[in-house]
Amino acid sequence: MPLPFPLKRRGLLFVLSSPSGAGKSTIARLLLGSDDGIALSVSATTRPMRPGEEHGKDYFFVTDAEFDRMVEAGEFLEWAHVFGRRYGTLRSEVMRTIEGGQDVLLDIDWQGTQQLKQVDPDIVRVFILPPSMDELERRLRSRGTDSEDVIQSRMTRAAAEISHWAEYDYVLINNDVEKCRELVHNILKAERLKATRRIGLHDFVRGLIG
Ligand SMILES: Nc1ncnc2c1ncn2[C@@H]1O[C@H](COP(=O)(O)OP(=O)(O)OP(=O)(O)O)[C@@H](O)[C@H]1O
Ligand SMILES: Nc1nc2c(ncn2[C@@H]2O[C@H](COP(=O)(O)O)[C@@H](O)[C@H]2O)c(=O)[nH]1
Repeated sequence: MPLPFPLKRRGLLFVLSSPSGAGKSTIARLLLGSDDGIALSVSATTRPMRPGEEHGKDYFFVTDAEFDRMVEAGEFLEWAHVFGRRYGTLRSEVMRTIEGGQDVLLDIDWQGTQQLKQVDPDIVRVFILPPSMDELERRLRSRGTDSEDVIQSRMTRAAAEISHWAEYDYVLINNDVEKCRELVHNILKAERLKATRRIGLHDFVRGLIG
């Protein structure tokens, strides 16, 4: 019998969560630039577009009515209310990517992560912590994309979000963005090896040693 090589596996769902402003989108962007095997899940949201954002690249910006229709039609793998708006992961896009063997990076909150864990117990969950709450606020301001009200409401929610840290497989402190990207990349590479072992290695070793 020919050996099943290279070992084929379904893509992984790789989740990054953090309080708003801790740096997960920055790390996600750097990771996508340094790894060909992972694609970003572009969510739908009812929040307004920020300066510099693009429809279809950062989010699919939809109206409340359109979001209702998508929920009704079962188009989301998960969705949640976050900071008074709704955000959801598009089922068709994610499924097409993982069935094709590519991993998917999801920048979603703890509520969505809990829902995805029910759908796929093999998801990999990484939580990013800021070095301090003062630094978190400084980063939210330095981004220069949100009004004072939005910054205050995100800081008010930050402690509640951080309280979910222990539900994650890995927890990192984002002191240095490049070091944090490297750690996240190392986690991704190790988890790929684990997934290959889970799916194909028994048959492969049987083929090797008879
Ligand atoms: N290690 C770091 N040191 C200093 N600044 C950082 C670091 N990591 C990220 N930043 C900056 O902090 C700001 C917030 O980062 P980012 O937008 O990636 O946060 P986020 O967690 O994705 O927020 P949100 O949940 O609101 O999307 C950005 O201006 C980013 O450049
Ligand atoms: N449960 C989900 N959470 C999501 C999704 N897309 C983004 N998010 C989270 O929302 C907040 C705010 O994001 P922002 O872009 O408005 O700053 C952040 O924590 C994201 O991780 C999603 O599809 N589902």
